[in-house]
Amino acid sequence: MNKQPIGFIDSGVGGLTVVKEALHQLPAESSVYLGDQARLPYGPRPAEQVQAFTWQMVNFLLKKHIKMLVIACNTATAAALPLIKANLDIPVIGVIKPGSRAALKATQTGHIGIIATEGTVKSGAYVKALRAKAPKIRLTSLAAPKFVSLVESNEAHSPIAKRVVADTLQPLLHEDIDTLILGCTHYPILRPLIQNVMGDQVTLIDSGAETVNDVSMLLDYFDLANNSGDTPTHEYYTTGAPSMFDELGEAWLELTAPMHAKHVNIEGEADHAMATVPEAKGKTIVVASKNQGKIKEFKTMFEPAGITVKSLADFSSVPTVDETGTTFEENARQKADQYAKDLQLPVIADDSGLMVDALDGQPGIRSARYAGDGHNDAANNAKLLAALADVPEDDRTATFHTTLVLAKPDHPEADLVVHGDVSGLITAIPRGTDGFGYDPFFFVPALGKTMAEMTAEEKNQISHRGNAMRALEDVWQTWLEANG
Ligand SMILES: O=P(O)(O)OP(=O)(O)OP(=O)(O)OC[C@H]1O[C@@H](n2cnc3c(O)ncnc32)[C@H](O)[C@@H]1O
Ligand SMILES: [Mg+2]
Repeated sequence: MNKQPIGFIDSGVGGLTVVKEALHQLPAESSVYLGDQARLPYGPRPAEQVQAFTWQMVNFLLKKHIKMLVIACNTATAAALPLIKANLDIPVIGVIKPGSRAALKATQTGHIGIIATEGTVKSGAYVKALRAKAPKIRLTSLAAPKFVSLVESNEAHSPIAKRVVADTLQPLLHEDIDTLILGCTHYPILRPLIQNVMGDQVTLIDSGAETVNDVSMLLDYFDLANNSGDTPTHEYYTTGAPSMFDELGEAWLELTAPMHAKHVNIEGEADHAMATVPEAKGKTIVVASKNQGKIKEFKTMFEPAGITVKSLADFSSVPTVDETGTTFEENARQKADQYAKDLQLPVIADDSGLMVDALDGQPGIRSARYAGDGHNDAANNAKLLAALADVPEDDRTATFHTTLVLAKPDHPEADLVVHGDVSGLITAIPRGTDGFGYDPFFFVPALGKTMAEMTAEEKNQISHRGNAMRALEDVWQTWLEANG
């Protein structure tokens, strides 16, 4: 439980579109908002300058003792999110990944449009985030630089706005996009105009609103939600004119009480990291396994982020935890919680298994000991082949599943739990020499290879464990830094 406010920063009033959603989804939370109206727009500025301005905003809000930071500005997220995340010991959330996720969920045709400021478009941040998840997705980006000033000058409902929106979006009308990301938190204020031009068949994605889902999830993960029952407070600051901020903000948030935004000057704030957490670098995480194949895969994922990966092989005296659960999650939790307690280190445990449709989901959680105790890959594979001997090729469908649990010492309630799957076919003849376990028999039609014929990178792109890791992608680093 934590009663401190959540901090929101933006170049102007646009970030209030995120606050609006937060007031709706998280009514018990207090907030502090800072809009840098004196220096907007951020869109045309060089990335280094956006970083410096963003740090000034962040350093101002840190003095308000925020428990979490939302960079409610796409341009600042694109330019500064990784930098700020790496230097703060509170969770930091940007708007680009949540927006990208929602767009991928919404699209049917696989063609997504992105409108954003020049800075965001130039950074390629959306393209990168979307392609990381869906490499083949079709994307069309368009800079809409005039939209921010329309909103900031309170022209969003004027005939000029209607014309500018129609003119700007013209190039998108010849594309067959079915989903359009509003890649700037100012744009939802123009939503009716944008929808009108694009037509009802196009789904508009409000990245800011999507971000609040992540905020809500992280409050739970880190046990930071305010359940004190106290009335929440909301403070608004602007580097520009408070009267203008109030006028726009009160209308947008549909407030009945005055907003009373305060003017601040943040130019004296440091334009670089103040609250560094050097110990965040060089963190250690223990993989709760002795399976060298698995350990190698986790190393590929964590080491590039500067994390030292150890495994049970490095702690020979730690007692073995038996897997006595009836589900993948129970087993993974048992291992993660117990080893984290014994080793007093953060631990990642996974439980994986192969579920073959023709065998009613067997061997499932018994995959490691399918052929009896002893964890012998060759014996397990031999038994699998025998069991499937009479099953025709097309009916040998199977799913590989992983449940991953990240645990910190003595806090099982804060475990991060995610799942990942991959579908494939069990071949009759083993192929390939890489990978481990059932890999030589697990054929992935999309790549035309068994998992043992893939490079580590290829396997990670499609595998059950890779997919589970991607579900952790936005949160594990912050989690580790906050709790490790
Ligand atoms: O010490 P732990 O981590 O429990 O190691 P384990 O080998 O028992 O691991 P699991 O219970 O998670 O795995 C069940 C079985 O599935 C196999 N397996 C797990 N991940 C695999 C992968 O990515 N590719 C092929 N086989 C895999 C593994 O070899 C086991 O035989
Ligand atoms: Mg096991």
